[in-house]
Amino acid sequence: MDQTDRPYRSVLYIPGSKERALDKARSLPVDAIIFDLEDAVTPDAKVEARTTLKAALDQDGYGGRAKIIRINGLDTEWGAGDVAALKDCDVDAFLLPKVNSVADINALSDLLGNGKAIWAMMETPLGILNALEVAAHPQLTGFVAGTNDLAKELNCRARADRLPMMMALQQILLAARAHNVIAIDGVYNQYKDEEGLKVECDQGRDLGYDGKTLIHPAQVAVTNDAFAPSEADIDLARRQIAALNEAEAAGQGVAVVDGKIVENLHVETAKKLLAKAAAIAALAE
Ligand SMILES: CC(C)(COP(=O)(O)OP(=O)(O)OC[C@H]1O[C@@H](n2cnc3c(N)ncnc32)[C@H](O)[C@@H]1OP(=O)(O)O)[C@@H](O)C(=O)NCCC(=O)NCCSC(=O)C[C@H](O)C(=O)O
Ligand SMILES: [Mg+2]
Repeated sequence: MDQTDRPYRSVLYIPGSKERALDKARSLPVDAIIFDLEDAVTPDAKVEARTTLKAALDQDGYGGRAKIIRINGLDTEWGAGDVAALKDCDVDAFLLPKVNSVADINALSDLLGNGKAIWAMMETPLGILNALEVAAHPQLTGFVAGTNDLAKELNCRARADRLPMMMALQQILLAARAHNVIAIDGVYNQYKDEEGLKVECDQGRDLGYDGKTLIHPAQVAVTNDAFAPSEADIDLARRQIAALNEAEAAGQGVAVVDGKIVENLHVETAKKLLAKAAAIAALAE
């Protein structure tokens, strides 16, 4: 299975210092968890958070959810210590904040020394401009848009349509798709505003993102729904595959479904969509 076929609809940040939240996540229907040591943990709690997080990961119980640790930046007093304390944990990737260039990924790769997958927070102007070279790094498997830091760095206004950061969001996605990297959209800060979240999820999905990062359990259901293929999508995909099979059997290279042409490339997309739906169903079992 292509790594981008794995569901990453809902990717929940959990403060690595909060035992209660670490425990609660074991029962939440999220596709992935980012165990955070960076922004969600105050400076005075950062060293102890490593021990709290390691104990939670050793105990496990997170099932089929992808597990990602967000360490502190390597230019901070905690980054290297985070790696030393947690590099042998059974997780799917290490997420590096504020990546500016591929040199940052190389530095983390050297510290890890075990070839583990690396994800990058895309949230600085330099990082966005260098997204293509970052995505090409052989250990790099995921991008996360850091829309709060990005807004701060760009000095842009927080608009509901995210127009001021649209170019950055698209550049992240272009680089990700060029190198088969997972692309996760940024957080929606008003975590009690379900309607606003739905609008932003739909926008991220329309752009092509695989899922969205979340800060609160109340955001999970809306997000899972927005990034999953709908029943109508699944039905259309099945009909497209069947129609092209039939057309090919009759010596035709093109079929028509619901008044629109269906060629091989559409069938490839349809098969990918069905694979994602199956992967989501398998995760729920
Ligand atoms: C936002 C919060 C501070 C709200 O906390 P709180 O008021 O405690 O929430 P509730 O009382 O509504 O919580 C209800 C129960 O849910 C659990 N909970 C809350 N949040 C989480 C979570 N993220 N994961 C798992 N479980 C969670 C509570 O423990 C309650 O459980 P129970 O008592 O058993 O009922 C809080 O939600 C929070 O801290 N969220 C995470 C914030 C965070 O991670 N921030 C950093 C990531 S965002 C970022 O850095 C963006 C990026 O870098 C950028 O630049 O954009
Ligand atoms: Mg950030």
